Amino acid sequence: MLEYSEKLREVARKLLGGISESLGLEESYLDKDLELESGLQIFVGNYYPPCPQPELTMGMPPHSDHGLLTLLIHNQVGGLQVQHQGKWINVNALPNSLLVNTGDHLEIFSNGKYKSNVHRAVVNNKVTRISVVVAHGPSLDTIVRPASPLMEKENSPSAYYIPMKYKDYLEMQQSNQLNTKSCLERVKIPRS
Ligand SMILES: O=C(O)CCC(=O)C(=O)O
Ligand SMILES: [Fe+2]
Repeated sequence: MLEYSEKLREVARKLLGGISESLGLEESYLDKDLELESGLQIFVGNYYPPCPQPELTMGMPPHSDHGLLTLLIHNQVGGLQVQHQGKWINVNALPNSLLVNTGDHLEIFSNGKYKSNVHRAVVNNKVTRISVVVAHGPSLDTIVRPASPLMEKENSPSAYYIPMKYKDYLEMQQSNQLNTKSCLERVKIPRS
């Protein structure tokens, strides 16, 4: 478990280095700014038993994840769906692969360039589905805000998200029902 979490943290930090570069920043900028060395990892195990009437229920309602990147593995039973252009797309993971979801704090940090993706889990009437989900965020006391060099670069000083401590965002999310991007909406500043 410890080894798995350490390896996953390495993968997440590597991917976030590439994302940092894709935003025109130094590879290490995001890592340093959001203190990923002591970043929070949250493990969630989801167990979805077969359901006699799967069309009447939902394994997990539509939501976006908190944090930067969520890495997910499952037992090769379909069920995860991602919202794309208003439609639900089945995610059929290849064996031995990690699924990566972008989280709300990546959207905030990138000032909206990366969007956190909305996803849900549906159930079926035949087999049990299991997923193991590890969310990767900054350290708990980090205040997440749009990266300042991004705004300077674009000559547009508008930040579209209110700065907030990661810990406070987590508390807000945990005290509400999962509902698409309703938490992120609360820290969004409308574009004029
Ligand atoms: O079980 C899944 O595939 C999705 C789970 C999920 O989205 C979550 O735990 O945040
Ligand atoms: Fe999720």
